[in-house]
Amino acid sequence: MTESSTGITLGELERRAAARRDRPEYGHDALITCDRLVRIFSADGVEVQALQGLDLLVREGELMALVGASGSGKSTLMNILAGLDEPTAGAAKVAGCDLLTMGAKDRLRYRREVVGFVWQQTARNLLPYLSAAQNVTLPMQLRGRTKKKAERAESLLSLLDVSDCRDRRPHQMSGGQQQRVAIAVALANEPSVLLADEPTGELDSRTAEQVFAALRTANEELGTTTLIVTHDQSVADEVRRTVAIRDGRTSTETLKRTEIDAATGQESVVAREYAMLDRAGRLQLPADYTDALGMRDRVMLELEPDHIGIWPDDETGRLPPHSG
Ligand SMILES: Nc1ncnc2c1ncn2[C@@H]1O[C@H](COP(=O)(O)OP(=O)(O)OP(=O)(O)O)[C@@H](O)[C@H]1O
Repeated sequence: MTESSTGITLGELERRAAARRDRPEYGHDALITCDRLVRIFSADGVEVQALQGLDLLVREGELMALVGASGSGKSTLMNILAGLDEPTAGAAKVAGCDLLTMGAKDRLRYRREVVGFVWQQTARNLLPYLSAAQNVTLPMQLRGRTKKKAERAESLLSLLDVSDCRDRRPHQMSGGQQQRVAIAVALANEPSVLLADEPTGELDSRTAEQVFAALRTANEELGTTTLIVTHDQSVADEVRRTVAIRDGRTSTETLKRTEIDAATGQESVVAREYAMLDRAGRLQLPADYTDALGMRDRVMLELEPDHIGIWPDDETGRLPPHSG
């Protein structure tokens, strides 16, 4: 067996290359895949990079939130996933549809059948001159569905606890009721994905909770994969997975798990925050961590059997603990 200058045999290099080849494709088991997604806007000769290589995977049946400050790129991402805008580079797939290569006809079918949306502005979700039931029935009519439209509208309104609004027009409903009817409209054609862009932005916190509860019910009862985008950090209490977006990239992720105490058998919900490691191996360290240890420009790394240690660059040239 030939041996390279690093002591690795040719056989070992071939084995590693084969393992890389056989590795499943990124996002192979996800319903939504964003792979190094880039969106650049050009206005008056100035370029704005709204998305800067964003990676995101959402599995089928998940209910998750995407949070971020104003200008972080949330709406840009949402418009791409809704099929209303096209990315500049990277890849985006939803339920097997490629959002970069899709033609105009497929894009229309995608918007009508694959995704449902709820927008922040209640007026954008419902037609003012139709009743709640008629608003829910309309997408089914547009799709050419002939049977059981009224029954489906009725059962969706009941699931979202707004049956009593059946015959009311939007101006005869509260903001929270309008958003729950909007969720029913978005679900009318049984979409694979429900996208909600700041669905509680115009509501007070109690009403917002009811709308989040309606989104949770829809996700649990119908299994619809749901992505909620908001600048409201309190959404993390409402969902199991919250991904934070910063400067056009995903930065941290918080997962909530139910854990059972081995001694007492008592259940508790534990939230843990993770940093995101992108596909190029880049890790964004939280600013409060790096500031606390005065880390800047360079850090020292050490591989341990079960973790990687990171130390501030020490000008005295001291080596990290454990190193020879
Ligand atoms: N059509 C556009 N033309 C030029 N720049 C744009 C356009 N749309 C968005 N941007 C810029 O891209 C960046 C991301 O904007 P985006 O609207 O996605 O952020 P956001 O997180 O949704 O913010 P907000 O919560 O305020 O809606 C911002 O700097 C914004 O100014």
